[in-house]
Amino acid sequence: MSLSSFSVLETEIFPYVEAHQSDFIENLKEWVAVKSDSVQPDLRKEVIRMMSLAAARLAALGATVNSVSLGSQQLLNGQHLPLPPVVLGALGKDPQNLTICFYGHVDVQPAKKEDGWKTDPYTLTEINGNLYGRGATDNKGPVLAWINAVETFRALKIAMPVNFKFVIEGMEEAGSLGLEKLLEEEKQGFLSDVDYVVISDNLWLSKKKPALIYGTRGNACFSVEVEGGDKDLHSGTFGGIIHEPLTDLIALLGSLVDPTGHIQIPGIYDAVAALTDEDKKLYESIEYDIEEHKNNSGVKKLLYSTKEEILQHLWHYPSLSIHGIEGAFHEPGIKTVIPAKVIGKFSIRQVPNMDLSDVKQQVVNHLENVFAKRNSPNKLKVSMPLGAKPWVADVNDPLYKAAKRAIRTVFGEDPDFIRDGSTIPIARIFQTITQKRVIMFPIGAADDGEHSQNEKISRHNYIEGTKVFAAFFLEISKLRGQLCESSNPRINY
Ligand SMILES: C[C@H](N)C(=O)N[C@@H](Cc1c[nH]cn1)C(=O)O
Ligand SMILES: [Zn+2]
Ligand SMILES: [Zn+2]
Repeated sequence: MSLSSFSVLETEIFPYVEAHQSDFIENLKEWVAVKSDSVQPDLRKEVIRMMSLAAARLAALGATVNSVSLGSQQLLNGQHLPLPPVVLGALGKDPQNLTICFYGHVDVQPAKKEDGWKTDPYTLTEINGNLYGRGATDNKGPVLAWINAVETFRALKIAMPVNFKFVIEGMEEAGSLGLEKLLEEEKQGFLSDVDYVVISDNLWLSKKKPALIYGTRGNACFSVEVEGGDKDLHSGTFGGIIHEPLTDLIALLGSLVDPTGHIQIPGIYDAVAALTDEDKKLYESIEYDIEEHKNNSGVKKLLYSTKEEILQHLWHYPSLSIHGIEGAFHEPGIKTVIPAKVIGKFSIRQVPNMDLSDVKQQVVNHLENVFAKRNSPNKLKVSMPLGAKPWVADVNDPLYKAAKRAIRTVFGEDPDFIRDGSTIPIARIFQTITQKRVIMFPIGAADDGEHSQNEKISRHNYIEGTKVFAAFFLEISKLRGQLCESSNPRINY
């Protein structure tokens, strides 16, 4: 960091951020209060309201804002639901500056107090330096940290070191429906002058040590429907004389993974790239505390016992998770019914070289084979409502080096360079459409509990995260002149 950017940070920017902590936390409180759950159809209005708040916040920064309608989505039951608009914002047009496009999402995973939250999930609550609330870390906190950093430059009347573009969506947790098409349409328009894309999502690998993410897995999400008759039945009257749909479904779901976590679908590992010596070295060099990770998960035992095996199975290999069954009785108490139709949901995280259409075929073949052996007269339907490819970036790019310097300035240490087992469907799509570098710059810590009960971001990470983004803007401004066509990314897996 040059002396002048260091001094503006130390003398003006960091003190401003420190002094405005309470305002920044109030902003997060206002956003967390919106139940912008994109998964449950009856909360779609709240997601749409959240998009208006995000648009208003960008407008207050002085950005030109356009809320682009994406039409509607059709649910499996045929119902049509409006999609929330995507908010496109632009701030600054200085031809001397580089233009960074920041992507974030303001939708959240479902949350109910009864799921085991200690506090109301939609009331941001500070306990011992942690800010608890749904979306605090995934992804409202990081989106606001970026906005706070821009606001700091504005408030201090410091010339913006870069031009900003914003792409804020409300359907990430449901697979970023409609966004790819919009980005494709905006390639020659809104996105045409973008130099870099920054995503701040996911978490560090540790509670204390910052990280930069250069790859995520993709995801193939499946629905398996088993349908018997046209109505639910009394299990005393019909139990024992019919093929029950839920019994079929459980057998199908039970055939997917063995107790060691190995996926049982023939061919599923065929395309997975072999582990290189470079990969192995990388895994060895990463600081990773297995006990800490195990404690964060709340489970007693992991499937693997070494750091290398764990990281390989999170980043390098596919995994299969079963998420739920629609139509099955799940409430407390006893209901002696045989459900007529049940739908199982599972997903397979995708790694480089896997092909989504091959995966779909392998899954369909496997489930049809298992089902055929049951001689059931029920109807089986398998579909893949979402397929997202994995993303990998080049850590040697100057963009990663700039982020590393910003982290050193704020946190006083170098980041881990890590991959992440989860999926941001749009990361790879941004890279493919814009042909520009994409970086994932998380500010949440490993114990933030994304998607879990008691999700939080610490006050420290939220505020230092705001500072690190401000430092990053200044670092990016120094990359002017380092961009050339030949350094464009290529994706060939
Ligand atoms: C990483 C991000 N916060 C996230 O949680 N993304 C979801 C996206 C997804 C994938 N399949 C369906 N939705 C995730 O990784 O589960
Ligand atoms: Zn997220
Ligand atoms: Zn998420």
